[in-house]
Amino acid sequence: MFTWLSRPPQQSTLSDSEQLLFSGALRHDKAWAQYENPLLRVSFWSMAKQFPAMMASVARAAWREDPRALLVLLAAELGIGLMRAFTLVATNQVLIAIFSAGPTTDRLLDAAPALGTAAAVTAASSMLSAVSVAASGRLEPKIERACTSRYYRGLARVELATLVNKETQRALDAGRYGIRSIRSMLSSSIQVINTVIGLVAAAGVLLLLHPVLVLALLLIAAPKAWGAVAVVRRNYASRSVWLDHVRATDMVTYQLSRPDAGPEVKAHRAGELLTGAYEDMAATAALEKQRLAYAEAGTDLMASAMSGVAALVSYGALWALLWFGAIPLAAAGTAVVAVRTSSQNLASLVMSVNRLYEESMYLADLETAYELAERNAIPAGGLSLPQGPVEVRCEKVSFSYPGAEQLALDEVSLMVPAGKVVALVGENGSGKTTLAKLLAGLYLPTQGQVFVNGVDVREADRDAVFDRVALLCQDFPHWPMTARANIHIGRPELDLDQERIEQAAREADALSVVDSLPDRWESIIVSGFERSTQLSGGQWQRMGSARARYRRAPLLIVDEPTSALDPRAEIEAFQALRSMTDNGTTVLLITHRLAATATADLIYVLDRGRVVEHGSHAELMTLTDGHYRTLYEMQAAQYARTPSSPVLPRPTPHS
Ligand SMILES: Nc1ncnc2c1ncn2[C@@H]1O[C@H](COP(=O)(O)OP(=O)(O)OP(=O)(O)O)[C@@H](O)[C@H]1O
Repeated sequence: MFTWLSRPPQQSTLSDSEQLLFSGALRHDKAWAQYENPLLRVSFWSMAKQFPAMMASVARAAWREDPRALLVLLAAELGIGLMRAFTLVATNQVLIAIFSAGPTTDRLLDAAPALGTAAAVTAASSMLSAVSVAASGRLEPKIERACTSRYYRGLARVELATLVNKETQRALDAGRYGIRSIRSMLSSSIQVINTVIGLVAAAGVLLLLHPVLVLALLLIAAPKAWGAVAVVRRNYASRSVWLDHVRATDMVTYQLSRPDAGPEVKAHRAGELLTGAYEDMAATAALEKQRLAYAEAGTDLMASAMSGVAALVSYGALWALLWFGAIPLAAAGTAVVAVRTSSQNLASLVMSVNRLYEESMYLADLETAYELAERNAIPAGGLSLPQGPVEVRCEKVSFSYPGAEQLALDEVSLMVPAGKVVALVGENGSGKTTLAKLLAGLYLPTQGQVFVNGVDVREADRDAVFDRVALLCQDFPHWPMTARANIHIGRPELDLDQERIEQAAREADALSVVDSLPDRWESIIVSGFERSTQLSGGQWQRMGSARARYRRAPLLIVDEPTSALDPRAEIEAFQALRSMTDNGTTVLLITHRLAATATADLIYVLDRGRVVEHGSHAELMTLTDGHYRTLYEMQAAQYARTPSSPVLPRPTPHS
């Protein structure tokens, strides 16, 4: 019977557009997606069993942050529950006085003390509520702040290899949703405690009046509880079905307002496909929503009917108790009041437990993220590094990315002498960026050793290694901050130093970029904000270069630093890099512009993760059929080519 009420939600029908654009439903590849509809997979009882553990985890966090506020909060809630019991007892006393024999005025006078008690109890309850609100208001932000900052500090310290590992990255990312849950966990927990105490108080008073009255309470409450669970589950089902469509329509319509999609939206008429897809998906989603709404209405009706029948049975039992004189009329009146308030309490209890359960899953993710971040944190402390210019050496270094089958670096040995320009050259995917990150101490080798000033990076104080490195990565961050902050973030531990910022900008040829901005140093250089403006690719590259220079580190690692620069700026940038060695800076340069590597002191050529050649430009050019020479000549030939020249062959791969 009623199997249609408990069957799982139907999969939504895919619109033709979703099939065409996404080859199915557009589901997120995100850790939180698995929690979209937790209530669909769990029963009310399995949730109830986990309830103590959930409460304990919130209580632990609260105890850590402010034990006093927690104790005040619990005491206030307990007091509120007791006041509920007193209210029922006072109500009973009032009813006894009113239903007793005698003149009305005498009965009212008899009821007066109990009425006074009820009023005093209500006043006390209001005061305790205020105390509870104040204590939780004090506790909530403290818990949230402490848990959130622990999470972000953990992320900031975690090894880069953990971040690039898809699995651990997902787990760390999932923690983000946990920090949002902390606040609601606390308020839901308080609500649960509050209603449980209220229910226990009501049941206790009813038990004193007559044990059968407790049974009546349970009878009415049970279908209400079932109804509330069923409705909540239905709502989740509706939301989860709706989510796929919302996501798909959002994705499609978002493109219409994006400037970079604009040219194709207009010229290729992609806009027509997108708006048509929206209409198609919206129609399917509306049908699905309607179907679920009907189902929800059915559930509601069934819950109300069952509750009505239960109420009839309970009130019948009450009537029988009165008929046979088992309870006085006043007790029956108190029972009716208790049952009505308790069933309302119960409905809110179910809602709070549901919410608590969902939030606790997110909180469990946060615990996992903490644990993961702490286990994979970059160790603090270690061997200190000798001061002065930096020399980096690696011996038989192999490295593979987490989960990758192939080695990104295979037994690489090289030397980056202090105060020299060393270039890493090779085709796409040959391992240059990976090698640079190992030399900077960002990744630890899977095998082999990296030495910075003679100290093995594994044993070195990694903070000291990072302190000596300035990076300009290929995909360096475009911080959504002011132009000033975008440079200052290169050495954030220093007090903001405008002179040093301007000097770095001058050296990187970025001063003219800042001068052209409407709010100069105060301009936010990512669009979409007040005072914001969009920089061109080349302008960004100069800002990134200024940031790296502002760091004033003895080892500068630059990965394709000129890919977006115009020819004049590019030549100047390479000359500036060269001149940095004058003050002892070691420069590690990764570039495909081989004209620039010609002036490097030393060139390492990588091919499929191995060093296949090394030497100066002149030495490498003497190698007939050498890898470097082939690449260099191919590039040089580009400029000598006339339209009728044949396409150049690819270089022969080296093993
Ligand atoms: N985060 C990562 N996870 C897994 N594999 C990666 C990751 N980053 C790079 N790789 C792989 O490691 C290999 C070397 O990549 P790397 O970026 O070091 O090459 P590169 O020589 O710098 O290439 P390019 O000239 O295109 O910048 C490639 O096969 C690449 O697919």
